[in-house]
Amino acid sequence: MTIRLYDTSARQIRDFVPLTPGCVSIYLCGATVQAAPHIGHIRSGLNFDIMRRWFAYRGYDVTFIRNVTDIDDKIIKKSAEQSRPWWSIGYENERAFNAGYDALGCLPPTYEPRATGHVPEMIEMMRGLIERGHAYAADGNVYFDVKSFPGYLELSNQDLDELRQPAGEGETGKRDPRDFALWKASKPGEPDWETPWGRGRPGWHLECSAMAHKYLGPAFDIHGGGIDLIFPHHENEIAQAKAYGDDFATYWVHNAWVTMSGEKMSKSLGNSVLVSEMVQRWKPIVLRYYLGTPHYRSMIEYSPEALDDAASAFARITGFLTRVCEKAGTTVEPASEVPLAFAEAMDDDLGVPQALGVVHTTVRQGNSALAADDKETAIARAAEVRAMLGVLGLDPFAPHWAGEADDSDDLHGAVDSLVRLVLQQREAARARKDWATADAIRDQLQQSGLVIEDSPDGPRWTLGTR
Ligand SMILES: Nc1ncnc2c1ncn2[C@@H]1O[C@H](COP(=O)(O)OP(=O)(O)OP(=O)(O)O)[C@@H](O)[C@H]1O
Ligand SMILES: [Zn+2]
Repeated sequence: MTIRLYDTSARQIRDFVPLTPGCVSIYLCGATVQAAPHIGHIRSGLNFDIMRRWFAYRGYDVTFIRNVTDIDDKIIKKSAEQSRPWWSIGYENERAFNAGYDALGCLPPTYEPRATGHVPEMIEMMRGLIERGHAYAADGNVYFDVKSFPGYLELSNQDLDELRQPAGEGETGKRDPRDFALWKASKPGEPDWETPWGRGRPGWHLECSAMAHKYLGPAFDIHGGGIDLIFPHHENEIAQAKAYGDDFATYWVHNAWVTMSGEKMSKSLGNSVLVSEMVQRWKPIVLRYYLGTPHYRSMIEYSPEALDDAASAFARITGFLTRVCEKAGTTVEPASEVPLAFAEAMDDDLGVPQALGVVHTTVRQGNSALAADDKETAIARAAEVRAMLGVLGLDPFAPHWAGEADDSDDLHGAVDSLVRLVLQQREAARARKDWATADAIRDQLQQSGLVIEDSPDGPRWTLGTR
């Protein structure tokens, strides 16, 4: 078996050959913590969560680094607008990201470095780049000299002669408008750090090269991120790292977007749906199924209807597992191995849609066995389904999802009928002007933790803790 991955830099699917046999090192560009995560952000984390789980299943020792960019223009702007320290805004959103990753069952990274904790490493890298003639200081900024690095733009397959880059705000002293900032001179009142070239703050690209170097060394296996990062971010990371002397990443893997009306879901475009809102409407495991099962290189056009479809598809799988467990009189444990067809699909550039096809086929076979009263076959199929779902982080009986595989939908329906019955009695009491009884019923419902709201369609209830 060989895992194969689409490598953006080679523009083709390549066999994965690790730098160190049996080990895989992955660096993923994580969140810029200027706002709470939308489902596009979490899709990126989730795609790489599935990747690392698959490597682990194949016996690799995985080192997975996902950084946090905790300083940037938007964080500074918000800090000024809200008269709050920049670090409290970053940390609040970092926690929201972690809550989102966790809600969707993404395993924690091996380490999650924050950019501002790595200024000495960035200074070291800038010093090396200046010494080797690849960078220069000007007006308190430090720029990378793009013409000094012959491999520049190979990842995105662009021609430097064609490249037009407008200078960013405050980017004075550039020798070439296409040079990019490694370090930005600070403006009064902004957070800054001391360097040999003046006080300032890191450029986004430098952070990642420095953190990847620190935690994964000068050469590592896979660098990931969304396709929007190919240029300029990853192109600039490569330039910095290679010009510094690192071999950097062997494979470049990029996830496609969650889109709305064909456009990237994005905080700045205002077309984003937050993870925190989504998990109120759909079970987190359903959201994981929805975001994690299309191929990582296919766009996902967000639609609530598609989420409903995902919920139905997933319910067919969990329904089968529940029926088999009832038949077996016990929980069916996962098989020790996944079926060959599933493994082949995953090896082939993480072909989750094909792998999921194997899950659904296995469910159908298991359902036929149940219908034929063939308990043994049904149990065997259920064990395979659990093993496959486990690799995708979707096993409803796994501890992370405890309680999700239960009959909560049925329970909700039963409670709903009971509450409606009680509310009818309250309405009847009000109709006969028996206010004492009506109030007593409302108080008792409240004491049970239910919140009753009057809506145009009649009274509605929710659990007070939601
Ligand atoms: N709509 C999306 N679909 C898939 N991945 C996304 C989407 N938006 C961002 N990402 C990815 O999430 C990771 C973290 O992104 P980052 O915090 O830099 O946000 P961003 O791209 O600036 O988002 P926004 O455009 O919403 O401000 C990156 O790898 C990025 O490519
Ligand atoms: Zn990065």
